[in-house]
Amino acid sequence: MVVASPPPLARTGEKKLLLPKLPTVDLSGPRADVAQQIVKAAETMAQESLGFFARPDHEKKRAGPADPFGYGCRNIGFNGDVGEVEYVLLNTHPGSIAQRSLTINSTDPTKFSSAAGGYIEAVKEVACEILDMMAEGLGATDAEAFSKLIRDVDSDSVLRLNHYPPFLLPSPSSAVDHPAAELKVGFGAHTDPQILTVLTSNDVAGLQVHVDGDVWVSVAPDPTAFFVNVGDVLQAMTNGRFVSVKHRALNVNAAKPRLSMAYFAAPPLNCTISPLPEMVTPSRPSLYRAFTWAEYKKASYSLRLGDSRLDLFKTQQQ
Ligand SMILES: O=C(O)CCC(=O)C(=O)O
Ligand SMILES: [Fe+2]
Repeated sequence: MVVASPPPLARTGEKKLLLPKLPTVDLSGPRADVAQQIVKAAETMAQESLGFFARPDHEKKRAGPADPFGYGCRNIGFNGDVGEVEYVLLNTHPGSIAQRSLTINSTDPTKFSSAAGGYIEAVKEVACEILDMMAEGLGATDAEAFSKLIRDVDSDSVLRLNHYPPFLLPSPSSAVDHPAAELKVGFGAHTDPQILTVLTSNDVAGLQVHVDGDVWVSVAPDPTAFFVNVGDVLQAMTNGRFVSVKHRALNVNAAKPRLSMAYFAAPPLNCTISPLPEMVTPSRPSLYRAFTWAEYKKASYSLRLGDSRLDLFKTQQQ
């Protein structure tokens, strides 16, 4: 059972804000009902996001600049990465959402904070369920070895809303199959640093994953599906049994903007990450040294989007 987060007041302390009652998603109910609730939460969030991105630039800028939280346009991170994308990065704590909503929807901030809060609760449960199944499949002694980090009140999980403006080619064929020169990169190639990413998008194509042989495979858009990425931290915790997936988002030839919503499930900042003991054997010694999530984030911020940060944390023997 997922319940609304208890504190009625924002935690950030800058202003006392009354937090809206969050819609809840009960994952213990009949499967079909649960699925409906999750879809509803995602649809409401998508509507609110599209509403924000449709506002004039000067209004959107009030929710920025991304520091890293808030509204950003074209600039991704702090090291010169750019793309044909505008986005909002949200800290998932209710207090932070309430505060940010004041600039995202100044006429009705609780509409945005309620949609975001409801969606975050729903998608967090989806992430935790998947992580518990992964832990079980890997034979981890602690079945909640991964999900407990996400459920921790201090989890550093974030939600990013990405909006890719429409891009029309002179000829109306699908740009996903066009030569590279005709494609615009929305979000350049990278792996997600956190534990797990749960991503949804509207019905516009753009997401691609990198597979062996240096091939990019397009992921067919499906607004009714979640796309799940293993993040760098999960790669470290599983001692490389799961590999974080390199992916990118292209702006394709579509009359419609693409919207994606990515929930990045992350541990608390002070959490020490190291391979689970069960993943380390004499024939498979530890590939990564222990590090804190704060250390890892700092390394990520100092590098370019496409750089391989996990390499910095490899053990000496390799
Ligand atoms: O828009 C997408 O489909 C992918 C976005 C992404 O990879 C990200 O936000 O990390
Ligand atoms: Fe990503």
